[in-house]
Amino acid sequence: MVSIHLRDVCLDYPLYGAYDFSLKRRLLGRLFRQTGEMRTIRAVDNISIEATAGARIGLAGPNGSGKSTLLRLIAGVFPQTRGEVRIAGDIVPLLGLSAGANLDFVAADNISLLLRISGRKATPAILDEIWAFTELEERMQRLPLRMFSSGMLMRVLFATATAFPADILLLDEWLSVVDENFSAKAETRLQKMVETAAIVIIASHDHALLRRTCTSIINLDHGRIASTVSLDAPAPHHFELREKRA
Ligand SMILES: Nc1ncnc2c1ncn2[C@@H]1O[C@H](COP(=O)(O)OP(=O)(O)OP(=O)(O)O)[C@@H](O)[C@H]1O
Repeated sequence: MVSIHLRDVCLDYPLYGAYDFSLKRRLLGRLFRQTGEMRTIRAVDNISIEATAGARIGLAGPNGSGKSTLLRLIAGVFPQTRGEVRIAGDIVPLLGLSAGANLDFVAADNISLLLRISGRKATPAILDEIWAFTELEERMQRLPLRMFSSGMLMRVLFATATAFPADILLLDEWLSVVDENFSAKAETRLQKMVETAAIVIIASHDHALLRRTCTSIINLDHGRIASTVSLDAPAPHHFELREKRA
């Protein structure tokens, strides 16, 4: 059964100050017996969340309140510093879309690699299907991603990330780079994924979007849960995901 269980979870980022952690500084510190204590910043502070199939959770809160970090923790990008994390189900994280891509590799190899990282087999049929979705010229498959415009790159990465349905869908980054034609197509695919995923978690500053889409909204503040608001379950046709552009 698809579920998310977080109990008293904390995540500390190490703070690598260029000065504090230079080799010279560390060697001198050791010589003069300074404590080599690592400075950290607590981005997720004692968070507990239980979610089962049907949950649509919105993460709200000011800049730096921990929304993205919490999504990355659930996606397994960062391990928790302490607490318990149990996730059951296939996760599709639409976070930083370019995470995991290697710009020096050609597009086709990147797609295969990203599929393999997410535990999927990159068969020729799947690769063809993904490329068809991008609507890019055939020959571009053999070009390194470094040569792609940001919109083209977004097409490739979005088409790859959304090629398979998700049990758990994590959304943090919106499609602001792509042109209008692709944006509409991408939004349709995203809406379908939101409707079919068992659990969806969306981080956003757009409260209207969260109210339209979610069954509960968790307000974060300094990495902690400040409040949780339960909402009526939204009707499927109310999944309108377009986010207000700044
Ligand atoms: N890679 C990192 N290394 C160190 N600290 C980080 C890193 N990423 C985020 N932080 C810190 O962790 C805290 C939470 O950041 P996070 O990006 O999760 O917030 P957010 O709520 O998603 O913010 P925003 O609304 O601006 O996207 C902030 O204090 C931020 O400075």
